[in-house]
Amino acid sequence: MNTVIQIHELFKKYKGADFFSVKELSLAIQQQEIVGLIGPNGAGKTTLISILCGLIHPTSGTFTIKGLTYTDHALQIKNLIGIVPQEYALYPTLTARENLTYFGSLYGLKGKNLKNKINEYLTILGLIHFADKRIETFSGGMKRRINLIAGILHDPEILFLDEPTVGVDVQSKNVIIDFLNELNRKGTTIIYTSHHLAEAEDFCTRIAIIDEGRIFIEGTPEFLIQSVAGATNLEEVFLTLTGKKLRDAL
Ligand SMILES: Nc1ncnc2c1ncn2[C@@H]1O[C@H](COP(=O)(O)OP(=O)(O)OP(=O)(O)O)[C@@H](O)[C@H]1O
Repeated sequence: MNTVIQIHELFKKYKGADFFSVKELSLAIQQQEIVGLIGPNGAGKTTLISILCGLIHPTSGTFTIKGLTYTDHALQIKNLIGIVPQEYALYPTLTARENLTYFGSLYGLKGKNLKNKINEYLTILGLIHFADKRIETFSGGMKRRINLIAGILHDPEILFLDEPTVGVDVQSKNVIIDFLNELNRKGTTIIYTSHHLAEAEDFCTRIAIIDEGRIFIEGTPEFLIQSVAGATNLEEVFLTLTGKKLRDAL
């Protein structure tokens, strides 16, 4: 097996906080896996992804991406990974094409190569006819798809997605998931967070259920369902393990 991400006893406490958002978290992710990080609000999923993407520092613990650390190889890692954040990272008054040209240029892409890639992805994701319209005129589902393209123009080997299908209709969701499956089939390792448990059950090759910063259990969706007596789907596993009370994170 080819380990692409190795996490060892990661802890994160935000400045001024009196609790850890990530606690003693260890996990190994293999090439071409689709790993779902599933957990209630405030469980620590975004914090974990932000650490792995080099956006924030862990308080303690170590991790490597393809054997590399940010301390020594930040630039190489930047080229290996793609990030699709929860919040739209798009400029509303620019067109879809202008936004994507800007994001591509951040990775050193330019000219015909960049233009062709933008056209290819806009076509696959059903947006080519909206290429020259301003983002502010787009629906939520269209913005999510542009946000996704912005994160993958440089063909990352490892893709991090924070709730890529939140707030979109079923058509946009299906287009996004089909597209991600195709990227994965070609070799991309995917780490994603979601609150759609049925989607995660179908989409992920492995799932880690996270609560209060810790991994409760991880394994294939089938393994998780078999591990909890009486559970027939991931939602039942999730509710059994994380409880049914509301979680409101600040
Ligand atoms: N910048 C920050 N400063 C202080 N505390 C933070 C910060 N970001 C997150 N937290 C806290 O860390 C904990 C984990 O938050 P995080 O956003 O990682 O959870 P999450 O699992 O992604 O939640 P959600 O499903 O709601 O997106 C929460 O208690 C949150 O309030």
